[in-house]
Amino acid sequence: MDKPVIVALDFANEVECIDFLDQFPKKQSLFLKIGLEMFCQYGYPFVKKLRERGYNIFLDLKLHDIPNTVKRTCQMIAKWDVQMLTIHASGGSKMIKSAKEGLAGSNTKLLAVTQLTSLGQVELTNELQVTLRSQDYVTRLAKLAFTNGADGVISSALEVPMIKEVTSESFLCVTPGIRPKSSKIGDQKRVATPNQAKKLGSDLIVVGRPITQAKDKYNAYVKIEKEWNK
Ligand SMILES: O=c1ccn([C@@H]2O[C@H](COP(=O)(O)O)[C@@H](O)[C@H]2O)c(=O)[nH]1
Repeated sequence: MDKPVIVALDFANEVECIDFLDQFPKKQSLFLKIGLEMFCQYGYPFVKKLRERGYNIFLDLKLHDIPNTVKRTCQMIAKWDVQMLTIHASGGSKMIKSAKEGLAGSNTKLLAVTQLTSLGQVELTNELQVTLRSQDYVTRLAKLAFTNGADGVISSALEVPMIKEVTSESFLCVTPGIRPKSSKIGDQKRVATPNQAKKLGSDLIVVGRPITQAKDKYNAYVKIEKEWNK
């Protein structure tokens, strides 16, 4: 069976977003990522609306707070019937465990963001003063997420083989920073094409602007989905 491409719904408002979704055939099953831009404007009613339309939802809130706050927030989100939720792995072991406890009883997969795909080695070293090589930093955070109960991580596709090696083959690697050959890279740093992501073993890819800002958005989606599944 074909693996879905998760589409990042980063739009200025709901009208633009619904107009985008209406460009897909009615029967098309879609996996959609709701991020901070839409969630901060429309909150849970928007999530509910998209679930009621039958879409699978990846709620990308990248929670990062003290364990008690994260746990209580996850307890609320657990009732929303979303497929995936993000936290930051750098919140530490207790925060990751608390997030997982908060989601107990739900089917929501917990994914921990390792190093944002918009950060390269230069930012890691010069701005964050992290002395590790980027790939070591990513695998360290992935291990932390794995040992504390997360279901998977968010990383660049480039790091997937290393992550699977230090965790488990079944530990989910969901990878944004996907750019087909002709696309603009924009603010992303650690990027891969859909085909590279497939070869590197990504479980799911996340694609935003190469689809949402394309002239023919449905066609852009279909092309990426084909490259990802070929
Ligand atoms: O490390 C990360 C974590 C999350 N994202 C999110 O994925 C999409 C990517 O959108 P593009 O337009 O394809 O760049 C976006 O919503 C980010 O918030 C990420 O890029 N990197």
